[in-house]
Amino acid sequence: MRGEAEENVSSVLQPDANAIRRNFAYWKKLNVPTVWSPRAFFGNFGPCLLMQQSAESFFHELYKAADGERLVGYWVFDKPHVMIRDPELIKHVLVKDFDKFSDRLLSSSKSDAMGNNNMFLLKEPAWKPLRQTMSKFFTSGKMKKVFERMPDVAADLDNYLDNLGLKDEDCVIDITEMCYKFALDLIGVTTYGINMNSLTIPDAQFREKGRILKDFSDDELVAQAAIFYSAGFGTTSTTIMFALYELSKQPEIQIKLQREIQSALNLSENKCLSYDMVQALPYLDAVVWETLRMYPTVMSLDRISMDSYRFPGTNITIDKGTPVSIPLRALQMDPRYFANPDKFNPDNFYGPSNKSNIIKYTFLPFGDGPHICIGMRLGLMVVKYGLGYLMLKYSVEQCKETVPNIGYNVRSVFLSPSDSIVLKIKKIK
Ligand code: HEM
Repeated sequence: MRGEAEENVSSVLQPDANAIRRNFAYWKKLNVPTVWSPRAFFGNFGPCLLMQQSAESFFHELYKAADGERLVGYWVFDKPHVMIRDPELIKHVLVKDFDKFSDRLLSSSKSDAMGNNNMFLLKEPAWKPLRQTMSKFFTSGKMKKVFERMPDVAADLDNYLDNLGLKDEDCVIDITEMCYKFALDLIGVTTYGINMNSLTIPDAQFREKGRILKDFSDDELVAQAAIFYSAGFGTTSTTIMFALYELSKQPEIQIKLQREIQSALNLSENKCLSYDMVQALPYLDAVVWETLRMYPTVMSLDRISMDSYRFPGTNITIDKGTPVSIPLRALQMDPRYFANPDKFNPDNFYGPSNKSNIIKYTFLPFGDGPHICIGMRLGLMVVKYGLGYLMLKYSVEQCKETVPNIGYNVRSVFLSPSDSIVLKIKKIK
C-alpha cells in the first residue's frame, strides 16, 4: 500500500519525460511549421510566465518570426498550441466552422459561482442560451435609453478636473487614472444604472462600494451585470486613454476632431452631445477605430478544437482539444494590411472607400463570429461619448513627463501600458 502511494506521489512530482518528448515532437509529426524550439518545462512561454515579456510581445514576435506561414505551432509548457496567421483560416475558425471551435481555452473552476456564469469562460451547451438571453440588453433601443445617464458622469469629470487644479489654467495629470475613473462611472451607469462615483468620492469609500456590489452576485442577472461591468470598464478606459495619447502626439488630428464635434454641436437644438450625434460623426468614428487598430485591448483571441479538424486548403489535421490562437494585434500592425502601421492614422477608417479596402479578418478588435463581443455597441458608445466629451471641453498635449513610446504591462493578458501616461490637459475657452 505504502509503496503504491509513494509511486503515485513520485509520478505527480516527476513530469512524464516520455509524454513531454511526444508533445514536443507533435508539430513535426503533423507537418506544422514551428519557429522556436521548446525549452524544458515552459515550452516557448517561459519569458511570459516569468513576467519578462508581455503577452503582446510574445504573440507579435511569434507572428513576425513565422512570416510566410499560414499557421505556426508553439508550446505553452509542453502543451502544443497553434497560431493562425492567415485571414482565410481565421474566417473558418471564427465563423464558418464555429461548431468545431465553439469554446474558448480558459474555463472556471466548478466552485467559482461567478466564473460559472461568465460568458467568456462558459462552454457549450450552456453558453448559447445565456448569450441569447443577454443579447437583448444590447440592442440600439437599449443603448439610446442608457445613453441619457452619461451626461451626469461627464459633469462629475469636469468637477474632478477642476479639483485637480484645472479651473483656471492647464495642468499635468495622469490620464490613466482619469480614464479609468471616467470609464468606471460611465460603464456603471450604463450597465447597473448606478453611478459608482469613482470621480467624486475618495478611493477608500469607492472600494467599499465595490465590495457591496460583489455581494449581490448570487442573482444570475446581477452576476451578468457584474461581468459586463468588469469586461466593459477596462476595455473602454484603455481605449479612451490610448486615443488621448495619440491625439496629444498629433495636434492636427486633434483639432480636426474638435472642429467636427463643435460644428455638430453648433447645428444641434439643445447644444449637447446626443446619442444620434455621437453615432453620426465620421471623424470621431475613424479616430476610435484607428485607436482599436493600434491598441486592441484584447490583443489575441483563442478557441479550442472540439474535434479533430483539417484546416481547409492544407494537409494539416489537428487533434480534438488543440488550443488555437489568433493574434489580432499583430495582424492589425502588419504593413501588408495597414500601410505605416506604427503611425496613428484615422484616415484608415475615414470615408467609405478606405473602410471597404480593409481585408476581411485582418481587423478584429471585437473578435468575430458567434462569440463576437456582446458589448460592442455599448463599448463603442461609451468610448465615443467619453472621447467626444473630452475633446469638446479639453485639449491634450505632450509634456516632459510623457513617455515617448508605450510599453506593455507584463502582468496583464490585456493590452495595458506598463507606465502611467501623463499629459498636459487644458480647458478649451
Ligand atoms: C472598447 C471596448 C471593448 C472591446 C475592444 C472588447 C473586445 C472584446 C473581444 C475581442 C472579445 C472576444 C471576442 C471573440 O472571442 O471573438 C470580447 C468578448 C466579450 N466582451 Fe467585449 N470588448 C469591449 C467592451 C465590452 C463591454 C462594454 C462589455 C459588456 C458590457 C463586453 C463584454 C464582453 C463579453 C461578455 C464577451 C464574451 C462574449 C461571448 O463569448 O459570447 N465587452 N470583447
